[in-house]
Amino acid sequence: VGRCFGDLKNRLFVFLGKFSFKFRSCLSLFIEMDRSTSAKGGRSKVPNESVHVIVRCRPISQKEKAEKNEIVTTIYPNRGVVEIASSENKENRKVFTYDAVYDHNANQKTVYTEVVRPLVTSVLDGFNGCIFAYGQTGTGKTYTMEGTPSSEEQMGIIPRTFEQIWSHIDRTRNSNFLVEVSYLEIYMEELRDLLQPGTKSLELREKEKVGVVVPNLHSVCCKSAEDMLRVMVQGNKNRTVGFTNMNEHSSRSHAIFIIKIEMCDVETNIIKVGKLNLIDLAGSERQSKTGATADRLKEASKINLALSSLGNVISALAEDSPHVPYRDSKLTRLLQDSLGGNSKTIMVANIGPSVLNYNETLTTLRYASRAKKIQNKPIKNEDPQDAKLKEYQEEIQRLKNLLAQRHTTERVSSAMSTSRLKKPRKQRSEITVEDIEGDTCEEEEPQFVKEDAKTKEELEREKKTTAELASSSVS
Ligand SMILES: Nc1ncnc2c1ncn2[C@@H]1O[C@H](COP(=O)(O)OP(=O)(O)OP(=O)(O)O)[C@@H](O)[C@H]1O
Repeated sequence: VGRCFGDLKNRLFVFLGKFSFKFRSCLSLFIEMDRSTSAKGGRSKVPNESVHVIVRCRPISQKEKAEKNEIVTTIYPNRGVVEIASSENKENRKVFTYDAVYDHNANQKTVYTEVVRPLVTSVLDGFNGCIFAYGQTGTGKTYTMEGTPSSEEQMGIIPRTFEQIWSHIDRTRNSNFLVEVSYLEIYMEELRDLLQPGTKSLELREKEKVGVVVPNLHSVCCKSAEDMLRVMVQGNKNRTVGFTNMNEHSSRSHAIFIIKIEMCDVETNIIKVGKLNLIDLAGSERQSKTGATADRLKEASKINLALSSLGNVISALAEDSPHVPYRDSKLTRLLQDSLGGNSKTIMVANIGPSVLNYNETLTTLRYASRAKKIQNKPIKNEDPQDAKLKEYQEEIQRLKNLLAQRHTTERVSSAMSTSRLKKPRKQRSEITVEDIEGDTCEEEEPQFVKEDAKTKEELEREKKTTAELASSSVS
C-alpha cells in the first residue's frame, strides 16, 4: 500500500509540475501577446491577419526545353503543396505548403479571381492592401503583375484591379469616389517618380499616424479604368529595364504602383480611404548566371542588397524578433506597413520548374514559408484627416454658403465681388493623365465646380433681367 501510495504521489507531482509549467507558459504567452499588441500602438482589439502567400510556377522555357533541363518541382494545386527534388538524390525531396499554389496551367484570370479579387474588395471597403511579386529573375513576376495589358487573357494583376475598381464604382449608388494613382521605382537605392521622369530623386519621410510617405510624389486623378491603364503604360516607358542572360526584358528596379481610393457615403457623410500597393520587385539573381558586367553588376548588387534586407525583415517578423531592420533599405521602409503593419498583404512567390533554378527556387520557397508567419493588423481607414474628398466637400459647403449669402445681398447691392469664388486650388502633386502624356489639356473641372458655375451664371442672368426690367419701368 505504501509503495502504491508513493507511486501515486509521484505521478501527482509530475502532473502538477506539468500543469504549472503549462499554466506558466500560457500566462507568459498572454503577457507576451499583450506586450506586443500594446507595442504596436494599442491596436490590441484589431485581429491579426497573416500575410497570404501563394506560389506560381512558370512553364518550362524554350531554352530549358532545348537544353533538355530536368524538371525538379512538382505542384499540387489541390493541396497547396510544392515539392522540390534534388537532382543528385531523387529521394531528397522537400515539401512546402502555402495558401495556394499554381502551376503552368493556371491562367491570369484564375490567379486574379482566386487570390486578388477578395483583397481589392477589402481595399474598396477602406483597407490598405499590398501585393508583391518576389522571385528569381525570369520567373514571371512582371508577367504576373502586368502581363500583356492589351490582351483580355494575358493581362496581369494590375490592369485587372483597374477593371474591378471601376466596375465597383459604376455599380455603387449614393457614394462619391476619388481615385488617384502614383508610380515610382527604386533604382540603385534611389526613389524615382515614373510619372515625372527627370525630376530629382524623392525622399522618404515618417509621418505620425500615417507611416512612411513619399512627399512630392505626383499623383494622377483618374476617371476610368482606361485612364489608369494609360498611366501605367506611360510609367512603364520610364521604368529601368535591361537585357540579361536570364531574361531579355529584365526589370532592373523595384516598381511600386500605388492606387488611393477615397469614397464618401453621401447619406452618412462617412469617408473611407483604401490604398493599394502593387509591387513588381526586381529579380534576385546570381551574377555568374545573368552574365552581368559593369553597370548591370552595380545594379545587381543594389538589387540583391535590397532583397536581402527584405529577407531579413521577413525573418525578423517571422521569429517575432524585438528588432525589425526596416531601415536597412528604401524597399523595406516603403513596405513597413505591408509587412507587420496596417495592411492586408499577399506575397506571390514566382519560381521556375527546371533543375537550373534549383538553388534559387529553394531559397524563394523558404522565404515564402517564412513570410506566412508574418502577422498584420489591418484596420479600416475611416474619416482620415487628410482626405481630399473632405477638403472638396468643405469647399463645396463654403461655395454654397457664399452663394446663399450673395443671393440675399444681391437685392441690396450688386457690387459684390465675384473674385472670391474660386475653384479648389490644383494641388502641386495633382496632375492629370493628359499632363503625363505630354498633352497640355487643362484638367476637366469636377462636377461640383461646374454646378456652382452654372448657379453663378443663372444668378448673373437674373441680375441682368432685373436691371433691364427696372430700367424699362423707369423709362
Ligand atoms: N505563367 C506564365 N505563363 C507563360 N509565360 C510566362 C509565365 N511566367 C513567365 N512567363 C514568361 O517568362 C518570361 C520571363 O518572365 P518575366 O519577365 O515576367 O520575369 P521576371 O520575374 O519579371 O524577370 P525579371 O526579374 O528579370 O524582371 C517572359 O517571357 C514571360 O512571358
